[in-house]
Amino acid sequence: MTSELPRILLVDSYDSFTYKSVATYTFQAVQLIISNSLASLCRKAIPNSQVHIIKNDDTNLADLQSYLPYFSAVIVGPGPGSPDVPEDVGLVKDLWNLDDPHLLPVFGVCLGLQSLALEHGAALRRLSVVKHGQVSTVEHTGTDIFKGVGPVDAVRYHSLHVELSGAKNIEELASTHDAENGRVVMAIRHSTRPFWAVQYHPESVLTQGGGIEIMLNFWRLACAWSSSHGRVTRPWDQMADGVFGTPWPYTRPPPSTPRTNTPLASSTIKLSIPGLSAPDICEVLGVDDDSSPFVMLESAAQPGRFTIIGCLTSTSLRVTYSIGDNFIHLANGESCDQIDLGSRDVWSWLTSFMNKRKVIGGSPEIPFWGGLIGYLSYELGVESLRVSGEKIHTEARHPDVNLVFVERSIVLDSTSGNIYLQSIMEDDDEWLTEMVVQLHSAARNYSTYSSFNASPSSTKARPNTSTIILPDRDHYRSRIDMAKEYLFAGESYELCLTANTRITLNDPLAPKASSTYSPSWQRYKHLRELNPAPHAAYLRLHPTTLLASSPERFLSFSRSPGATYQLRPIKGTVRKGPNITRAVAEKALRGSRKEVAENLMIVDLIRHDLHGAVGENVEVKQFCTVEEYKTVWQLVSVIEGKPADDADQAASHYANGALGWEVLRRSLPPGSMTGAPKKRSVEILRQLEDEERNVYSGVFGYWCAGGGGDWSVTIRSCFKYDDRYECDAHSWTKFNNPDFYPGVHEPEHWVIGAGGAITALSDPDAEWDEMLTKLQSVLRVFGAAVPRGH
Ligand SMILES: C=C(O[C@@H]1C=C(C(=O)O)C=C[C@H]1O)C(=O)O
Ligand SMILES: NC(=O)CC[C@H](N)C(=O)O
Repeated sequence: MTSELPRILLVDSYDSFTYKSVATYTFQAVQLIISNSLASLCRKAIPNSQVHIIKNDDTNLADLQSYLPYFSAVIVGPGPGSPDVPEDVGLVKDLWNLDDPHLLPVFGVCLGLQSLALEHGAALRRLSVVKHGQVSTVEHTGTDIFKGVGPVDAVRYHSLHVELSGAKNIEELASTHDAENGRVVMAIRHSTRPFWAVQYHPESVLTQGGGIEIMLNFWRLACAWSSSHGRVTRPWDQMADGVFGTPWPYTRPPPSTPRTNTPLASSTIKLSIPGLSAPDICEVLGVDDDSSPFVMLESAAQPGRFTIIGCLTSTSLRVTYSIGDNFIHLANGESCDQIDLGSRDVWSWLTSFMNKRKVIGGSPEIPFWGGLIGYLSYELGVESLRVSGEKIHTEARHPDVNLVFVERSIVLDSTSGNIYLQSIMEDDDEWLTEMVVQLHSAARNYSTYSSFNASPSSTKARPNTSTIILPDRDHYRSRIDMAKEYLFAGESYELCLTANTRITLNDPLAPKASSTYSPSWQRYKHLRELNPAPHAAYLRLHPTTLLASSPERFLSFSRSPGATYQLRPIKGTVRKGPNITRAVAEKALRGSRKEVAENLMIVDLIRHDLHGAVGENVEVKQFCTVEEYKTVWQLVSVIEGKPADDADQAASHYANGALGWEVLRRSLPPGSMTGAPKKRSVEILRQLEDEERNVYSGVFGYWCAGGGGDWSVTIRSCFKYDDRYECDAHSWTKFNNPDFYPGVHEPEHWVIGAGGAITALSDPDAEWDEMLTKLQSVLRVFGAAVPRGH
């Protein structure tokens, strides 16, 4: 090899795509998720390595061969499916048959090992008991890629394995032994060609001893082979650069047009008014007027801390977008404009929208100064994965993006008890002063009369006035069985299966929605009492109303410079009950191989996602901790990433949180709601689930115009669509029209989604029960309970 920097080609078997010729296709910036942690491991082991990632079907070998001379070695990543299915392995299969002039060192992982072995005559078998996210002790020869390596405990993600008895030129380097499967091959090498491979996942967070050590040895052996065979890497040139572009990690360029307008200044007043709750404040602000939009993100339980209430005005801008449209709606209380997206997507449109609205000077103690609040649907995330199979329906869709730009807000800090009134509108002191008076006066009133916002009994449906359509038990169980078939076949490691419950409320005697009474607000107050949650929300963004009591943060990002990106996936749920103490829950969750494996798989998936979005600095800060919620115990992990310094600086200078927005775009839909690997799992789930998920399984939260953001997973929530609100071209007048409420009774149609992660170890009855437990936490707000054993 020459003094050129080591160039590694990482072939990702994440999924299949139609073939694109190298001649016409550049590989840069494609949606690659699964290989990012492997790329990171590679960069840690091989100093200064330049890792270029392609997918296994981005090209064919004939084309790729002309580029192989630029690379020092190839790494072949893991993937769903089977090595004997051409679409699953793509060009990987051909790498093992390179002719001598093109030969170069190759390192295979999992599917990569299986493909190498199969190509040389090994037999492919299914494991008797599949191993997904499970740690096994690996016994090795201590030679070759294991030279100098001590004990190895490695994470396995496989349903298939190879038997080497009929294989030619393949030597076994390591194996494991488990009670269910007996001896299973864990590492191999080719006896004459420079090919090595491991069956386990060296990049998993729980793999010990067999990660970086193996990669280092591979690199040492690769260099030795190249020099003994006189192989010299071709110097990188413009042509290669044109095809492969920037190596991983892809740095995010700052927006091409730096912000030119003056930042908005935040004015803040800090108050301490004991006894005034978040719902009290909402009522002072007019939440009872059902025809007006209203937003509150509430920390209604630990570990949540801040509650953010939007004080919307008739000029507050609403942004809505539905998949399939090439426009967004931008509306306020007076008008509604349809804005053509042109060549942009909704994500980049919102980036420029926020780029013009940078806010400075807010209180550093609080995370929100003003900005976008609302939700993003599950399908919006799915769309950016470009999954194959049935298309997302685009006709008459409800909004997939539904946000409001909040200029006046109230933030409550539950730790200090402080209340922050703030505005980013120009010369808004009058409003601030007026609000101070109103809040003080409300506090006096509420302490004189007992708080008037206790939830009224009117949220309970009277007998025979509600219809609840629960998922069908047998159908759900049959879907669990089908999901397990996919897992046994190696198509996925974990699938988060969900189903919708529909509630229709049709009580002509119930109080009607009006400008002084909001049934959905009353229902929300009931929900926050029944299921107080750290990520609660009341979002009345017509046509959608969302009531959330989620325990799960998806992504929060702090302001640049020094921004961190934190994800907090939950996997592992135990229903609370009189005998379920913390010790019992710890045993059932942390002590359970099944629950820890479920959580680990999502942690590994999120590490991939975050590596893909922020680059190298990704750390698991907390692994599998048991947290207590109102109705359940949950197993929670925390993963944090930091952007590279230059990207962080650029983010703080130009784009007020655009980097966080980019991380969000690249990590949706939430891995805890899909399973792993993400893309194939989403495709399978679309086969298994009968309906779209819509708001459920997406995220809700905020993007602060001062730079931070916090988005929660939309679970333990219910939503409804109100078709009366439409953004007819250029008119949004219905919002403002006091006569609009005809005062007639209209039925309400609510949806609650619930589900859980299915793994090969899942018991269908227990999974059904777990789904009901989650459903129950919200269904009770309708005065309904699911009978056990339903
Ligand atoms: C699918 C849901 O929850 C998800 C699944 C969990 C699990 O399988 O343990 C836990 C939290 C969520 O990520 C839901 O609440 O509907
Ligand atoms: N992690 C992997 O690459 C899995 C390979 C294959 N799909 C299996 O399940 O065995």
